[in-house]
Amino acid sequence: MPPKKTGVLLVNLGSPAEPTVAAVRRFLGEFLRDPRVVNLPRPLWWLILNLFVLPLRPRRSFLAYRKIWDKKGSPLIYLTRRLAEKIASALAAKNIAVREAMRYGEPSIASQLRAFRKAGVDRVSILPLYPQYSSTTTASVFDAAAAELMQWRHIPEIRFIGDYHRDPGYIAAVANSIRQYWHLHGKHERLLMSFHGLPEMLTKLGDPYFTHCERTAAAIAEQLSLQDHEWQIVFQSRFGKAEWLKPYCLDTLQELPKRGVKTVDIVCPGFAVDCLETLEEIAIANKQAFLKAGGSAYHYIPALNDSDAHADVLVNLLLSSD
Ligand SMILES: C=CC1=C(C)c2cc3[nH]c(cc4nc(cc5[nH]c(cc1n2)c(C)c5CCC(=O)O)C(CCC(=O)O)=C4C)c(C)c3C=C
Ligand SMILES: [Fe+2]
Ligand SMILES: [Fe+2]
Repeated sequence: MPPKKTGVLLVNLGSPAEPTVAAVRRFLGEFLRDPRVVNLPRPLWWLILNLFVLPLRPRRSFLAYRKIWDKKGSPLIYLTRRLAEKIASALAAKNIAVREAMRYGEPSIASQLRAFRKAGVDRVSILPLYPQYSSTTTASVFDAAAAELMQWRHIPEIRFIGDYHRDPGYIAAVANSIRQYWHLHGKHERLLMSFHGLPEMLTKLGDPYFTHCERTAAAIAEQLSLQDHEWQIVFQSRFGKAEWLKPYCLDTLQELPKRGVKTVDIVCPGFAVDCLETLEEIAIANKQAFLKAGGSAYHYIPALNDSDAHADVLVNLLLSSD
């Protein structure tokens, strides 16, 4: 028997193809039609999506995308690509092929699975770049891979990594990056650990995301030997009218100065690489809101991005067998 040939598929959320209203509308259309992302009854959601969300939101979102887009394109896409390239160099010696895919937009999960098939890969590890599992993100990656493989006669062996929020290497890498940031820029009164939000209802229905976020934040605080008053967890990027996980990031930032906390550091451990939600919402919009509410210093600590430390964490995760 010839040895198995392994491929690693790193999957991130995706971005529009370009920062224009039309491209953002196409991207949001694909994203928000996913029943994992919005769980309302289909006919009702179809009406809301087509009558209100898709005609209106892209006009606002594309301006936000313009602020973070650079010559290299969407940060989420090129940072994920560069991270994948680093992991590929590290795994080349073991004859493991590495590709990156986007759940929405390009390069798609289906196209990259087909590229593996063409290259003779018969064992695939799928690593969604979401440290904390959520049905809206992680499970949706699984759905997309399964939808493609349903059409294959000879499916590869599959390993699906559901989360890595408790991985000691990941926790240490985030804690080290905070420490290094403090070393260069000073430590401020409070560290906010901000995670992407989720409708609260999903937690009641069994989504473990909230627990995963709580555990991540507590483990990072412990590594940094922080006292309770020195840090807190918040949830950002609320979408729509339902109740989402609390405390809300923006509300917290607007209240802190009134309670005497005027300087903050903010880190987003749930985002493997920087993207619209960190670079625009956290580093620009929420900073303005905090300063307007009476804050005096606000420091965003970047994601692990394409750092060597991040590539090491994921290589170790991929090579571990449990
Ligand atoms: C119902 C809406 C949404 C849910 C649920 C949701 C969960 C969720 N999202 C991420 C990670 C990212 N989201 C990003 C952008 C983004 N998210 C939503 C909505 C929901 N997300 C929208 C509409 C958008 C697009 C921008 C906008 O119009 O506001 C991104 C950034 C993409 C980029 O191009 O940079 C990421 C990453 C997680 C981790 C998550 C649940 C845990
Ligand atoms: Fe999102
Ligand atoms: Fe947002």
